[in-house]
Amino acid sequence: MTARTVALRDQRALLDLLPPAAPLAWVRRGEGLVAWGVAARLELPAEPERSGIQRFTAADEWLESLFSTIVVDDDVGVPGSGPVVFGSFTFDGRDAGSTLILPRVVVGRRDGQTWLTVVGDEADPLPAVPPPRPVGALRWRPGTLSEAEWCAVVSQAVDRIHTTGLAKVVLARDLVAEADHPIDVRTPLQRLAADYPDCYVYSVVGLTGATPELLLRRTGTRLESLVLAGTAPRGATADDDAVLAKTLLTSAKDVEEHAYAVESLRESLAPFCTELDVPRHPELLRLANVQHLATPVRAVLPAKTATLPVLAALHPTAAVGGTPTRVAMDVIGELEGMRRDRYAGPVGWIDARGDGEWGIALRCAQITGPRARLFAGAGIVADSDPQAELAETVAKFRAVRAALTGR
Ligand SMILES: C=C(O[C@@H]1C=C(C(=O)O)C=C[C@H]1O)C(=O)O
Repeated sequence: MTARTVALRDQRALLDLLPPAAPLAWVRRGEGLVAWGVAARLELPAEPERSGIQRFTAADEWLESLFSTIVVDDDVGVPGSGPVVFGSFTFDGRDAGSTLILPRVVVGRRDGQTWLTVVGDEADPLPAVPPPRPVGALRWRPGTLSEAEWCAVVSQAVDRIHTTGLAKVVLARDLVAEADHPIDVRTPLQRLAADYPDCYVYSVVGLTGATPELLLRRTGTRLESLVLAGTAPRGATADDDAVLAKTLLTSAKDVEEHAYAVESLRESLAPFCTELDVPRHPELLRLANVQHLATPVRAVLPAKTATLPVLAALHPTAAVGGTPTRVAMDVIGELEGMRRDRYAGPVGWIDARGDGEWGIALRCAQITGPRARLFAGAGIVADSDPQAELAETVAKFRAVRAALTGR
């Protein structure tokens, strides 16, 4: 197999290049990667343990052997040029469906430079595409648990925190929308990119969203991560917004919730790194629907470190699992009552050098034909209030909800 990368003069927006069928995307502020077609694909089965890492190990072996068989001709030579694999992993080892795809065509943009990578022969790598089709009318159905049931589950989790060694657990819920015809994934993608410029807008095998949370970016030996946990609504006025921000930054509950996520990342990353820089205090990240406590982490890896084992070690951070991790995973399995599938798992891309970007699949929906299953969760700690956590999930649902309804 050959992969040829050439510079491209095309200045069109990356998302405008995507064909309607099975688009792949990872885009932020107009840069990133869009891709389509399948040159190779790996879908991983369920593994025996919730906290298992077999899917990451199997993916790593597959990637190594795949990239070693590709003859690369790359005129561009930046992260994301040459052959690239998109991936999305399940949150829970016991869920099947983690998938890796080597697309036939990739268009990338970085620092204003655009390129095209074609794997194998493609007569027309950049076909004219129809405009995204409107989603049309949607019928909304409650998810696995009703709002009242979910609040009861949050109360149970708070009890566990008071009576057992559990310190924090992230509980999620789902919501289902049904359209009259198959949903064109490009429609919510475009809308998410417009509404959430600070987020990574992604789609991999129908899992489509805009995540603010970067699990890891690898560029050579440098690693970056953005830990999020602790959430407040946006205010209706600038004054309101400033008060909510100040309350968030000084809230003992949110700062504690955030600290668990930072510590879990630090502990999992430290064994791999020669340098690790974790700021002592979180900063504020403002998005259209919510604001978060955020800690940007930087690290340096020894040159020969493979990327997927690092990803496997980082997942799940306490931003989406909890503390202690294994106890939290069991509580999630017991109380949530649903399968997360690929929600809250790593999603992103990797190239043949091991460079890549992986986010946590949040603020997303699994779009399959006419159906969209939306997910949102919230971190529960000792003084969580179920109604406030419910409101937080409603605010988080708003991103994909608005992207689907156009309102
Ligand atoms: C779990 C989600 O978000 C995570 C939980 C957060 C919190 O509890 O404050 C904040 C950001 C994310 O790490 C989600 O969006 O579904």
